[in-house]
Amino acid sequence: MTDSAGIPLLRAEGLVKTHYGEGAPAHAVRGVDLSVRHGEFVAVTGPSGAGKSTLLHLLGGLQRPDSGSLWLDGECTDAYSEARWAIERRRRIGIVFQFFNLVSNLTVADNVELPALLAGRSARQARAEREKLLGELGLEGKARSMPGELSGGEQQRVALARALVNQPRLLLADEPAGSLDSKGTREVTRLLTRFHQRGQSIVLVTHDARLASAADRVISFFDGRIADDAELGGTPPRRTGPAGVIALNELNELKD
Ligand SMILES: Nc1ncnc2c1ncn2[C@@H]1O[C@H](COP(=O)(O)OP(=O)(O)OP(=O)(O)O)[C@@H](O)[C@H]1O
Repeated sequence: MTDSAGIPLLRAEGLVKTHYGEGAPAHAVRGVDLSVRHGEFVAVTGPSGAGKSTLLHLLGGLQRPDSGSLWLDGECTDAYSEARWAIERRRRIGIVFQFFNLVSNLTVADNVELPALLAGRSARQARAEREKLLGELGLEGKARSMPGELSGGEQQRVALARALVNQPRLLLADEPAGSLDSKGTREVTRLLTRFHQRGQSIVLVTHDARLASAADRVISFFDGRIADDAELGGTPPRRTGPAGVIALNELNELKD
């Protein structure tokens, strides 16, 4: 699905990113072209070090590409300043990470309301949206708790509420079940599926085959490039991708 003008939600062309650290440069993203439609749920899978997180960070403006261009809703982001990216993330992009990144000295309610207030919503609007989301996520009784008092699964649900409080057009999720047990993983899978069914566009990075199977399109990332890009749901041809790339037929079998 695209919007009425047929413009994809996200379009990347020729994205390249190299990290320069202590050792040899890491060529994390080596030239990625990608388009994500409105309402799509895309999973990016691949072996450790393939560059998946770097790609997600580029898509959310958390890191800048060395070259290439990125469009959000048809608008080129290449000239965005850091401040402009921060505003766009508040308004249009929600992000969840593996380790939740909640503010430890704020209550659950304040963690969820904060991005809404920063985006200029009134206290009343922020509270209403927070109450709605915490209710949907089964956390209504936890509003006054501190993050440290919650289980990992609960903290990730708070992080999801925080990411969705401004009703972003795009949700980016980087290994959202990476630090959870199998129950927590099932919970995150169920919630992402539910939000997607309501129209939420999602780009998810995951190692977890069950979580990836909730998506309707799976991109296999290998050595900084897209090795495979396929819709789930039909009966795809058996593929023999590079080592560590989840087989698409396996993902289809996991799908409900
Ligand atoms: N800030 C950084 N500084 C230096 N090198 C980095 C940095 N971030 C990532 N890298 C390197 O870039 C490459 C890709 O890393 P990235 O985290 O994007 O891969 P990944 O596929 O998400 O891996 P994983 O599944 O293990 O999280 C790796 O070689 C990594 O060591």
